[in-house]
Amino acid sequence: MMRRVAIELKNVSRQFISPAGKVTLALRDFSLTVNEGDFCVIVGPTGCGKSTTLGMITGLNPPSTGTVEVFGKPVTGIDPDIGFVFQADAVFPWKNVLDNVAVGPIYRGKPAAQAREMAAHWVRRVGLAGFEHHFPHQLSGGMRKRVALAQTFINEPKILLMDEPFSALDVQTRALMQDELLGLWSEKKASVVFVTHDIEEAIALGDRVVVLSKGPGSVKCSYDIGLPRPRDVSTARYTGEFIDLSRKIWSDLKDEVQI
Ligand SMILES: Nc1ncnc2c1ncn2[C@@H]1O[C@H](COP(=O)(O)OP(=O)(O)OP(=O)(O)O)[C@@H](O)[C@H]1O
Repeated sequence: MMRRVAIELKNVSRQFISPAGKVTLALRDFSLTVNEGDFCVIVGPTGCGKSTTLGMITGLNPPSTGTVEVFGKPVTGIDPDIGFVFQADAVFPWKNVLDNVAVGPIYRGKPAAQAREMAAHWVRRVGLAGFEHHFPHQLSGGMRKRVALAQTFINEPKILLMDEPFSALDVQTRALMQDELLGLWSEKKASVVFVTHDIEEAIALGDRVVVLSKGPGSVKCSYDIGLPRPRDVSTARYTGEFIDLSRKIWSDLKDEVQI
């Protein structure tokens, strides 16, 4: 069966003009197609336009030329079917865990009691049972990330955009969160675009890893990741296929950062 195209960027470019009039071309002739239910990971050298790409899919940052479509429609503004998780936690410091997770449904018009019931389910789902009444400053970094995941998944986004969400975590916590993310994702299979600098994270998570060239970014190459699912991140990384992919992507990126 042919799957629908979830996200399509066609021949996109994006330039920024500073107040002093300096022009930066962030992306040039950039094209990317993400099918429905696919987990697409973008890696690339610093400043190559990865975050800019996500901004274009959200509609916050329109392209200078080219087209961006989500489920066949041009992106015109913020779409409630799109969820985001960024590096910085988007939790409200003055709300407890339960109220932080209930924010999405309340914003979408659910009555408070129902929203809190849904939130209680998601708090348990991400392993935070017992912490409902804790405030963000009373949690570890990994626990705050769990709150962020619950906050996002409670809205059942069809599209999920993630910009280095786990890069501030220590290695063990990061691996745990990668497994948690894959577990959550596998239930509904949102179409994901995940940006990271971590090549092993890219291979462990993705159906596809897209490597960008240095800025102005465009697609340098793309790898289909055939590792079986469900994946256990900590064991997948010792397979020959994983190590082989990792070596290839490292060498692609090395070419891009050499001066
Ligand atoms: N609002 C803006 N105004 C001016 N220049 C910008 C703006 N946003 C991004 N840029 C420039 O566009 C280029 C791409 O930035 P972007 O943040 O997309 O890169 P990135 O690949 O996500 O980088 P990193 O890996 O370091 O996070 C950079 O040269 C950046 O300085």
